[in-house]
Parts: sequence; structure tokens; C-alpha cells
Amino acid sequence: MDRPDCDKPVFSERVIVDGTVTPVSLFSDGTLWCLSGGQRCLTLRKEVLGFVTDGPNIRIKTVIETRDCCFPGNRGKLVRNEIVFQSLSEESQRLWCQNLREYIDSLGRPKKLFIFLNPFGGKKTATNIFLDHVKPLLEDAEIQITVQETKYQLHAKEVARTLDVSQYDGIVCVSGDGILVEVVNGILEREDWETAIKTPLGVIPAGTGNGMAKSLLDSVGNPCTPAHAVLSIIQGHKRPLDVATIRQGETTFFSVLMLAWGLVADIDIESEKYRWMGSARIDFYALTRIFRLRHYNGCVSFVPAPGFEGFGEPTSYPGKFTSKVDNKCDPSEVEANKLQKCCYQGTDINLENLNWRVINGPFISIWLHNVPWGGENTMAAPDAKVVLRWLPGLDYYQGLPKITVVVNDVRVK
Ligand SMILES: Nc1ncnc2c1ncn2[C@@H]1O[C@H](COP(=O)(O)OP(=O)(O)OP(=O)(O)O)[C@@H](O)[C@H]1O
Repeated sequence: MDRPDCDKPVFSERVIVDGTVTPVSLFSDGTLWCLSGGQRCLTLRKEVLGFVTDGPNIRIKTVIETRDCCFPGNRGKLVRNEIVFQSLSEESQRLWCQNLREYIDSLGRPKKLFIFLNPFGGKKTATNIFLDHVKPLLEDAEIQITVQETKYQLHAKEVARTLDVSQYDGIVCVSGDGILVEVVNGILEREDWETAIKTPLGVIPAGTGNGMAKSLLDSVGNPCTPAHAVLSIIQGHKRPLDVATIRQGETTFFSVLMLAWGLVADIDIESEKYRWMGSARIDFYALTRIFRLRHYNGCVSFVPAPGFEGFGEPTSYPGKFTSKVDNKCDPSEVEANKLQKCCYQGTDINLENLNWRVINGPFISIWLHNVPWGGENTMAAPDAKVVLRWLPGLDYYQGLPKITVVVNDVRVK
């Protein structure tokens, strides 16, 4: 990187680095230049997590990517590091702290996070991942955390339903995709879902599949590691994500990752008994099921995306749900129905007048994706964008398997 010679530094002072007095300059683009031992540069936005003072020393907490010596094409590991410089006076230290603080604060990074930790996800490594990667990096970045271990199935959903989200800049799941989906469902069941869903959600890969973490990190060219996920969260990277509405009988729930029926769903559910194998349980059970394929009778009704109008046969809207659900809370509702009526009710788009088509089974597998990766090693839908404006939501009727693809417009940050 070339030093912006034409640019005047925002702040420049002589400090002691490695025992030598040397000028260090902070430029408006957030680069910190030091002339000791040749020119050295730090990019605050990308490499600096935070800083602390210790007597006359300013300790700058950084994270750097090491080189992979064996495979130079591969991305290296993220490693925490510290750069120490000593100011020459109290006033100089005060000004350094003020300028560094102002720049870091201007980056819009989160300051307070609520963390769900599922110690039972994947190979039960979430606690170690939290202690080895999440906690140290968040501490360096001076982010306050409240940690909630999940104690049972649907615990995260329960907490998300009542959590005072205004107290936090984000909710992070150190888990697999299951906990993230519970959190989305808990939030969308709240009366204040419209505000609550604006709380940024994050996921650190610590489960079996980790499809969401892989899709989000891969879309910006990062490897799917806990450290890269934490760094993205610290740096405040956000992107909108669609939510699919699924109706099964009288039950409504929401999905952000994928929906499976047939082979993939069976592998996911029935392989639970091999959880002790970690992520290998999926591959192992998939082989077992592929050798003994089942057939599923039913039909899929859908609204084709542009370019896919030739698939299936024309049909009319097959759902029993009428158009335009009312997502607003009606104060006249009796208390007993209040929660159900006031939570997010699904798309408010008129479903009846869309260009419906149908494909009749039998099927082996139906797998609908919001994001490209179903798991860390499964790129099931390469063309699925992490940001989709239109996402298939589903109506799935138990008993008579009939999937209706509808269009949804809720977006989660
Ligand atoms: N303390 C607990 N004991 C047992 N099950 C739990 C506990 N806490 C959460 N769960 C359940 O564990 C399930 C799996 O969680 P999670 O998504 O973290 O991991 P995974 O299923 O291994 O990964 P993936 O969803 O990526 O395949 C969730 O359905 C959740 O309800």
C-alpha cells in the first residue's frame, strides 16, 4: 500500500516503537503509518479490533491473516496480535486515544451483543469455539456480551420471543443453523416483530451443517471459520436476507436457509441418532438412504423465476389462504388470540393472480434454498444469491403433500 503523501495526516506524533522514537501518522482513510524499520502500515477498518492503554503504552489489538506455507493459494488463519507504542507525553497519549477512538467509533461497529451458545450443536465444540475464538476477539474489540447457553430444544426461540432487543446491537448464535432459525422464528412471533426483526443476526459456525455461515462468508470470499465469522461481526458487515413462510396444517413457521422434503429431510432428521459422528453423520446416512431410495407422491406448485417459465404445467393458485394477510395488530382481538394475530403472518402479496405452475411427483427429493450452501460441503444451489429479493415461501399441507411456492418480502438484517 502506498502512503497517501498528498493527504495531510489527521494526527501525527512521535512515539516510541520497539525502543526507537519514530513518527506515527493517522490518515483520514483510517491507515496508521509508522516509519520505524521501513514503512509499516495498519488499516484500522480491517486489521484493528481495538486498543487499551497501559501506563504510557498504547496497545493496539490487531488481527492478521497468516500465510499458508504449504498451499500458497489458500487463505491463512486469522491470528490476534498486538502492536505497542509508547507516547512521549500524557497529552500525546490523550490525543492518540481520542483520535483512534473517534475513528473506530465512526465505523458503526456493534458495541453490545447477545450471544446464544448451543453446547450440543455439531460435535459439541461450540463452548471451545466460543472460548478460543469468539470471546478473545470480542474482548479485543471491546464489545460487551451477554451469553445465554441453550438448555433444551426451542430454548433460543423462547428467549428471542421476549428478549429486550433494544439493549443490543445484534444477536449472535454460536451454533449450527438450527439455533439461528429458532431465533428468527422467536422474533417473528413477537408483537413488535417489525422492529425486532431489524436487529442484526449473526452466526458463528459451530454446528453440523453451518450452511448459513458458509453462504455468508463465501459470498465475500472468506473461508468458513469461526474467526472469520467473528471478524465479520466485529466489522459490522450486514446484508439483508429473505424469510420464507411455511404453513403446515395450522402451524406457521419461518425459514431463512432452506426447506427440504423427501430424501434430504429424511437424512437430516433420521441421522440425528448418529449425532456422535459430528458432520460425518450426514454423509454416512445420506449414503444409506441413497442405496435405499424412497419415492414421495405429491405435487409442487410454484411461481417461476424469470427464465424458468417453461417448467411444469400452468395451474391456478392452489392454496387455501386468501390474499393479503393483515400483518398489523388488531387491538380489538381477544387476549387469547392476540399473540397469534399480532405476530408476522407471512407475505402480504396477493397470491391468487400470480403465474402459477405445477410439477407432479413422485419425487425423490425437493430442496428449496434461500442461500447457495446447504452445509459447509454442500453447494446445493449455486445460483441462489445470499441476497434475494424474491424468495419462495411455502405452504406445505401435511397428509396430502402439496407444496405451494409463494412470494415473500420480509427481510432480515
Ligand atoms: N442444551 C441442549 N440440549 C439438547 N438440544 C439442544 C440444546 N440446545 C439446543 N438444542 C437443539 O439442538 C439442535 C441443533 O442445534 P444447532 O443448529 O446448533 O446444531 P446442528 O443441528 O448440529 O447444526 P446444523 O443446524 O448446522 O446442522 C437445535 O434444534 C436446538 O433446538
